[in-house]
Formats: sequence, structure tokens, C-alpha cells
Amino acid sequence: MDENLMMIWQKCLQFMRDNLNAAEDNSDLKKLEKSFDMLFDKVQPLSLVANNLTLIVPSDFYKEYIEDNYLSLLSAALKKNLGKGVKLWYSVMENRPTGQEKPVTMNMKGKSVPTPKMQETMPQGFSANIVNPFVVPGIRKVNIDSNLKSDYSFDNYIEGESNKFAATVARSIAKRPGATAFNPLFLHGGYGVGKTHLGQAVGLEVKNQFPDKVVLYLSSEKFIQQFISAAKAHKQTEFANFYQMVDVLIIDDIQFLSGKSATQDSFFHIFDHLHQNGKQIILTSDKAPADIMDIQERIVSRFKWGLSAEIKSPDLSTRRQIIVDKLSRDGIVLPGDMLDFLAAEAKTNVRELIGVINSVIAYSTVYRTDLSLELLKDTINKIAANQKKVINIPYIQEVVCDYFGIKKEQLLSKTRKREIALPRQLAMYFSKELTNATFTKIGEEMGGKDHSTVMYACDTIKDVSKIDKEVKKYVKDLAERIKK
Ligand SMILES: Nc1ncnc2c1ncn2[C@@H]1O[C@H](COP(=O)(O)OP(=O)(O)OP(=O)(O)O)[C@@H](O)[C@H]1O
Repeated sequence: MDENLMMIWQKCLQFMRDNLNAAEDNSDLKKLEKSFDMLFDKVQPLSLVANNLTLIVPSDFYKEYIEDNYLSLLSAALKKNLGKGVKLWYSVMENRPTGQEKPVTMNMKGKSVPTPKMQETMPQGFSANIVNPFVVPGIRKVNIDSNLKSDYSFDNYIEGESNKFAATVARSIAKRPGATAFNPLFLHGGYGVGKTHLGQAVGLEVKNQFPDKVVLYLSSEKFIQQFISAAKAHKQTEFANFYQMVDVLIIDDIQFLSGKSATQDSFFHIFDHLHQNGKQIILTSDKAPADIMDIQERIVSRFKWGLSAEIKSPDLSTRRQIIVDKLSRDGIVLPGDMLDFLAAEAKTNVRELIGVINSVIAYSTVYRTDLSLELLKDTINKIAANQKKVINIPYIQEVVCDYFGIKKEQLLSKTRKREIALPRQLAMYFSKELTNATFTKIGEEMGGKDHSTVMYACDTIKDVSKIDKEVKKYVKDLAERIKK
């Protein structure tokens, strides 16, 4: 997406939020405040051509809701950031095989007046982002964001006894997605052993080999949240339609479907549709299929249709190889005794091991010194001493409050004033990044917020920190303080 347009849109959103804040006493606007984030999370700018701003909205419902509730505010935001005379267009994704926009021209009183239709063709650079599950069924090729991390490739995946079987199967799936007997591929194992990496490696390889295939990676938490939003808007069919056009669907931490019976029903139908149509499904879980509680038997039996592969904690030689590989990508070569020492340090999972490696890289970069075994031991001991400090949600809240000079009650309150709302979003973001807490758990600990609010906060901080220097600095400073 055009970065400049994205920045303008962020400014418009910020302007609208700020003005919702300013009118806190107004009960109507207070009502709007609640739905604001949920609503605009699913609205994206598509293009800005000669004073014509086009927004992508998932369905007519969104367009109408914006028109009814936010038009004057949006009008003011556009006027402020783009000047007078901006025409607003909507590209409604639902039931719109040609992707045509529905035009609305705003006068500056905030009323919409009809304008002639724009050319009814698919806009250039159309992209159906994952946050918008309501995609036009008539579009054959949809350019969705696969949500894959380029680091999680097969090239960067070290194989050893603990993961050889799973990795071999994953590689063969990547060559013929949906056409092997390994469908679904169900990867299970403990914390940080490489399930996500391997699942995504298949996705990346499929994208490389078959660029036309639609690959989608997402967490089950996101799947659940999208299903709930779709159900609220009576859009379950569109939700299912979206997933049914995916060629390779990778869902992480599928165990979180536990107890979510309505989402399970939807997942079941999507699964069957994909499977019957030769599409590949890859699932990861911290438990074997039979050990997941509160999940429908028909789903468990489908998990077992393909191949269930366990990934275990890496053995010493695999850990050693991971270290060599990771360090060499940073141009660092260590002598054998140091490699042995490091490999012996992180026994249980690769994530912990990578944490140690990163610290060593940071150490050698900062001190510009050749590491001796003694220095290395010293560094590791210091890291270990620091790691004794438990990073949990209350601790993160404490650091954030201290940094911004605000009280914990304010952080946990419902106020949307930017000086409080931003620290709150940062606290949510770090809670997700640095603890194992689920979105739901974080929401509970952040003063009883909904899990979707937490997801939105995490996405916002990730996105905004890329374009806003101030937020980027907050993220950097806080990361240092929390980990110190
Ligand atoms: N075999 C491996 N080779 C190289 N890197 C690995 C390997 N296994 C894991 N990693 C790295 O370890 C980190 C954690 O891996 P990953 O997130 O895939 O674990 P996970 O099993 O999905 O964990 P969780 O259960 O917490 O989601 C990632 O940075 C990943 O790239």
C-alpha cells in the first residue's frame, strides 16, 4: 500500500479519535467511541487520485455505518489533512465481482450527495487484507497478505533428530500442496520448538514455487476473533467464502479452538470444503489431537486424517548447528569451545536458545571485542541473572506507567485520551510480545478489555511504530527497560 496514503489515513484516524475524546461528555459520541476502533480496523484506504479517496470496506453495512455515524467527523479529518473538496468513494468487497466503488461525495456539512459512478473495474493494486474476511466470491485471484515471515524459510530451518520427520513431510507438502496424503499436516510440540517456523516454511516455499496459489497463515485467536465479528454482522457465509478460496491454510495454535463451539462448526465446514477441493491445511498445536480438550470429535478425527507429527526439543548437536547457522548469518564465527558452551546453555527450546544467541551478537557488537570463553560465560551469567526477573503483565504495566509518569488506575481505565490510550496500547503490545499470555488474558489484566481490543492494540503498535518516529522510540525505550 502507498506509504504516504497510509500516513495520511493514520492522521485522519488520529484526528477522529482525538475528537471523539474531546467530546467525552456527549453520550452519542461516547457510544461511537466504543465502536470506532472495531469499525475502522476493517477499513483501509485504497487510493487517492486527484482528490478522490477510495476506502475499502468489507460490506455495505460498514459503508452505511460510517455514513450514518462518522461522516461529519471523517469529513473534518479529510478537510484537515487533504484540504477541501475531497470526494469519498467506497470499494465494497462483498458481492462485488468487479470490485467497483460506490461513490459518495461529501459536502463540507458532512452530508453525502450522489455523484456519477467511477469506472467499474477492479482498482489497481487491489489487496484483500486478512483483516477483511468478507471478500467478493467472484474474484478468482485474490492478492491477500499471506502473513508469512521471510526468516521462517526452509533454508533457515535446521533439521535434527527432534524435527527430522516433521521437516521431511513439510518439504514434500511444499512440493505438492494438497496432493499428498499429509493433509492436514498437524504439527505439535512444546513451547518454542519450531512449529510455527516449519508451518510458515511450507507457506513460503509454496509462494516461491506456485506464485498463483493463495497462502494464508494466521493464529487461531485471529480466526476466532474474525468469526465472532462476522457472526455479529450476520456474515458467516462471507467469512467461510473467504477461507474457502485459500489454497494453503496454516493455522497456528489450533488448541485455542477448545470450547469455542460456534467457531468449531465454522472451522469444520471450511476444513471439509478445503480438503475436498484438494487444498492444503497445516495446523500447529501444543498438544496432540487427542489431547485437546473441548473440541468436537468430528474435528479431532479430521485432524488425524493426514499426518500428525511431533516436534521435540532439539538435541545438543541440533542446538549447536542452529547457533552456527544463526551466527553465521550475522557474520560471526565462534570457536568450538564457545559453541559447545552455548549449545549446552539452552536445553529446552529454540526460542530460548535464540535469545542467548542474540545477546551474544549484541555483546560482541557493542563491545567490539573478540569473545573469549571467559567473557562469554560472564555474559551468559549476567543474562541468566537478569532473566530471573519474571516478565509478566503487572511488571510490564509497572514499567510503562513509570516511563510515561501515569498511574496504574489510569492505564487500566477506559479513557481514550491519547496520553493514556497510547501507553495502554504499548502495555498490551509488550504483554503479547514478551509473555505467553493470550489476547483474552491480557484483556482481562488490562482492566477487563475485550480480546479484540488487545489484538487491535498490538496491530496498531506494530504498524504505527513503522511510520511514527515517536512511537518507534517508545517501543525501543520500553523494550530496553522491560528487559533490563
Ligand atoms: N530447527 C530450527 N532451526 C532454526 N530455527 C528454529 C528452529 N526451530 C525453531 N527455530 C526458531 O525458534 C524460534 C521459535 O520457533 P517457533 O515460533 O516456530 O516455535 P513454536 O513451536 O511455534 O512455539 P510456540 O508454541 O510458542 O508458538 C523462532 O525464531 C524460530 O525461527
